[in-house]
Amino acid sequence: MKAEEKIKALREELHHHNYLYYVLDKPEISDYDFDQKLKELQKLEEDHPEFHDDNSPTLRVGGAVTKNFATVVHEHRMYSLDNSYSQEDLENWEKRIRKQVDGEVNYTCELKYDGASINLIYEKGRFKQAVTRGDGVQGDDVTNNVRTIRSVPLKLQGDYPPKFEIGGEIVLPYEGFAHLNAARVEAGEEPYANPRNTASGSLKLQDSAEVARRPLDCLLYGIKGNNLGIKTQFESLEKARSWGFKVPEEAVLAKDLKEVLAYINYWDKHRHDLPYETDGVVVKVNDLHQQDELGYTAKAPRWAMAYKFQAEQAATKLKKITYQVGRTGAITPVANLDPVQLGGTVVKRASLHNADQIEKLDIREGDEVYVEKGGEIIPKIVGVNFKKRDPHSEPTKYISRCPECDTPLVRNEGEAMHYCPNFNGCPPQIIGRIQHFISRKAMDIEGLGGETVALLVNEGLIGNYADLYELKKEQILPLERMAEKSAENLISGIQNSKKIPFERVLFALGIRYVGETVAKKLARHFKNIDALKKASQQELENVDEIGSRIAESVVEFFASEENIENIERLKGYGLQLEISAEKLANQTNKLEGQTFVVSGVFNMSRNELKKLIEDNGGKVSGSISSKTGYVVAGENMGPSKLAKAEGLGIPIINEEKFLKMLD
Ligand SMILES: NC(=O)c1ccc[n+]([C@@H]2O[C@H](COP(=O)([O-])OP(=O)(O)OC[C@H]3O[C@@H](n4cnc5c(N)ncnc54)[C@H](O)[C@@H]3O)[C@@H](O)[C@H]2O)c1
Ligand SMILES: [Zn+2]
Repeated sequence: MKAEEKIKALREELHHHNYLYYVLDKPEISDYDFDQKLKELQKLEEDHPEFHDDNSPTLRVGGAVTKNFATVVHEHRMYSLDNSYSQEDLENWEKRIRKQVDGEVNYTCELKYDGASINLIYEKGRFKQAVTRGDGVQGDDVTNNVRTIRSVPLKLQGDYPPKFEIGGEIVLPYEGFAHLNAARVEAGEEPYANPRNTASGSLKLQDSAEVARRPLDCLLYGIKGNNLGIKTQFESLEKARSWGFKVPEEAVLAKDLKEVLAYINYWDKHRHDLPYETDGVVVKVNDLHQQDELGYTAKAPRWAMAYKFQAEQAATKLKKITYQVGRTGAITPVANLDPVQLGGTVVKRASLHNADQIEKLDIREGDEVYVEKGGEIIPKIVGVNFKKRDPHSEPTKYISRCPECDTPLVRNEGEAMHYCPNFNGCPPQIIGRIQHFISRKAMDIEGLGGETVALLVNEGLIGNYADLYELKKEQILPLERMAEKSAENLISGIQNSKKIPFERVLFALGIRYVGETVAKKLARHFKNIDALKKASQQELENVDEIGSRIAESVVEFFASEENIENIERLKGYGLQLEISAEKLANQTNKLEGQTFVVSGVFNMSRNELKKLIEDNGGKVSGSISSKTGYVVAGENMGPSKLAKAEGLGIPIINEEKFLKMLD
């Protein structure tokens, strides 16, 4: 290919990947591959300046603004960072700096937090606005979403300047990410791929109440403004910290490149001890005067350089692909590997996600594969060393039957996962479903654990959750490690669960896609199991926030005779299969179809107020938009919310007026 064509093709390709990464939060290639392509383009452009283009991905910040939020033009442009991968890269950078500035040069070394770039604006010590980086010139106004993040101070302390901006990164710490994914798996949904894209996707959610549920964190690193009286980068970090911002303590002042390299080496080894993901170190010229002298390129400051850690990868042999069946019947392919050291642990297994992934990467048993450890709970396979492939190997044929019960698998249109449809006859599904049924957030059966459930099923004492209620002490006493006392506890735990309210029973049934929140919504709307059972796909979809996927799954659940029979039995045993009369008395549909935003301080607690809205059929949202019906305003309502509501002409009512609506 001629250089010009190659350059054009690479630009196209990189534009496309930027879009997938920044706008859709669904990258299709690894960051490493992306960076390699970008470097290739950079090299070609250097060799062929005649094909210069201002819009080249090498010269522009990669993001974009979306249509879902108000667009804000940045007062101070937001930049990306130049990347380096070696000591030599850094030495060359230092030489360039020395040519341009006089005197001694010190550096601030910070960690490079891997999340979504954000700019926060403060006036008179109060949080005013949060804007994404976007394309660097303009970004999305995500103020309402960012306001829900606990570590973003709404009010500052100390000697803050009257007006300034501060740049930072919104991250999702590993622990929160793991919780979030566990809940998704629980609800039968596909887990998120990595913390970075999840953090970035969270900022773009429409419902800030949902954002508030995500354990996001905001780490700050760059103050911008006029006449702030700050002389160095390191001082600005200390200042920001004293005003109440979360500025990680790992940052250090380095007097020369040698100290910079020591910092890099240390964190390359220890970064896994941090609670959040980092992908490198950022080295910044410390003196702000010198920074000014150095200035910016089209894409990045000349006074800063990112040093990227090598993505932690290892090559090893894929011995065998096995398949796991989850409680919802979802099939997960698992790569069984020759054990290999990676990021401080020995890795033997890795996730292959689904059939598409295997096909896309053309992964085969016997291949040498590359394993990577990102934020995922288990490592993943990112590629194959085709040079080492056995020429006689054949493409992987995905299984067509369930490895546990031999039932032909199904794959619904538009879904990535295969499922075993043998809902009531497939052992891991039976055990998994009963384990879910007894779990804390569902029926919370004390005295019964997951292993005992498996034992009871394997011994043929139970075959579904309804059978639990017929268990007799004499039947379980002979089981291994079962004493008189524990058998009694188990039986009384089961009896006590009959008091658990309807919404949790509904969640416990283990209908695919019906997690805790959906179960609550369905219980509220249909009031009892018989009404839900009779609901058509359309009726279900008419319920607020119930989409076609959930509706379909509910209809499918009640189409099974076995499920109906189980439910009739549960009814017979006295479980709560309708909303209690007491609860029902407090519920109306007076606010049906109305969305409320609650802001400020009230006589009753905010949670009580929100519950009142929901109990009367209304919906609570965290952010004001044209869809908001009313803003219920208490004392000290946020000024920006007030302005926004007034701007959109949304009625603002006080607590008293709101209570009148319920009379
Ligand atoms: N896989 C794909 O398809 C794909 C597509 C596009 C981009 N990418 C990846 O995204 C990255 C490029 O994104 P980018 O332009 O945001 O650059 P970047 O993430 O490499 O670096 C710039 C950003 O680092 C952040 N940052 C974190 N800690 C910082 C600190 N202490 N000081 C200053 N800034 C800090 C800032 O938000 C800044 O905007 C690359 O790693 C690239 O591989 C991947
Ligand atoms: Zn099966």
